[in-house]
Amino acid sequence: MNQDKKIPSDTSTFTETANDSGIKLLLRLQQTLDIETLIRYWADFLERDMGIDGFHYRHHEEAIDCHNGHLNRHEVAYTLKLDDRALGEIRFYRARPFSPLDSRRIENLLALLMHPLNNALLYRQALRLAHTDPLTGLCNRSDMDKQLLREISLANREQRPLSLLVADIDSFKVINDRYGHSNGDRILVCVANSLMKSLRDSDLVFRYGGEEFVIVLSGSDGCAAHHTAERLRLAIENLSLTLDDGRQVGTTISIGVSTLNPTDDRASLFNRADAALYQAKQAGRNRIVMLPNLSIREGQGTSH
Ligand SMILES: Nc1nc2c(ncn2[C@@H]2O[C@H](COP(=O)(O)OP(=O)(O)OP(=O)(O)O)[C@@H](O)[C@H]2O)c(=O)[nH]1
Repeated sequence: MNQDKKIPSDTSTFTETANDSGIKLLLRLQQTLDIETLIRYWADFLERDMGIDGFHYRHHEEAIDCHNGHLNRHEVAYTLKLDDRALGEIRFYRARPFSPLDSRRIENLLALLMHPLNNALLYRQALRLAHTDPLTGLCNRSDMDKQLLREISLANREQRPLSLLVADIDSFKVINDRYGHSNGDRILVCVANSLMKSLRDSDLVFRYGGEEFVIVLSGSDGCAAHHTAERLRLAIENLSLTLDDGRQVGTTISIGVSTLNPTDDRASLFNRADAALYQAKQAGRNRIVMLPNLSIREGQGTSH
């Protein structure tokens, strides 16, 4: 059996759930804002109550995909909506077929899940927005602070290298002054996209502020980091950026590179890359500098 249904959002119509176990379930669901935990609480109840063998919950936009138990032969599926807000899809599996009475029972219990699930999704979205730069869609500085701390402790524990790049668009003030702020924004977005495209999935990119980006390369030593920085520099140099009026312009970035050493903390690692970036700017821009003893730029000579 495979049914696909929509769940009504008004819990008050479901008198069947207004019993002790329903109230206990609802109270439990209200105790968490973590979606995976919430779904699991609810599915555990369903498993005990109806002998469900497994479930699968998905929410595409929020990239949530959680399942548990055995995805058995008979299946019933629901599209979850609350006041036109999509809350995802959920499927249940069982060896025995689902009767109309079973479906009604599931629907009654789903009605209890809707508001807690909506709250958990709103909370998750708020957290995501708090860590996202609205212009470029990249993670922002506050997220970087958190993630860099974690990456440094992982690198130290697993004894693997870690490098950090601070990349800054060259003479961005001139770009804004010459082409206007909205074109400046447009160029920021193109540069952010190009950086993302030129990196591996495991690399982390943040908009640190203004026209400055931070890239964390876990598993990369100084040599690999320099190689990556050069790839990024070239990618931006080769970008053709289209302005509001259709004109094509180009831009460049300068990059400071640092590699984690055993005495580093988050601030010292960042400050070394930032000092290297400053040197790259002083030396003429569109170049890469790595401190303390290696300063390299391919394309326009070497900076020391
Ligand atoms: N359009 C736009 N401009 C921004 C944004 N954030 C910062 N800026 C501008 O970026 C410019 C940065 O200028 P500066 O710090 O002088 O640096 P620069 O002109 O890039 O010079 P160098 O870094 O030395 O190459 C300023 O004009 C800021 O107003 C933004 O979100 N959008």
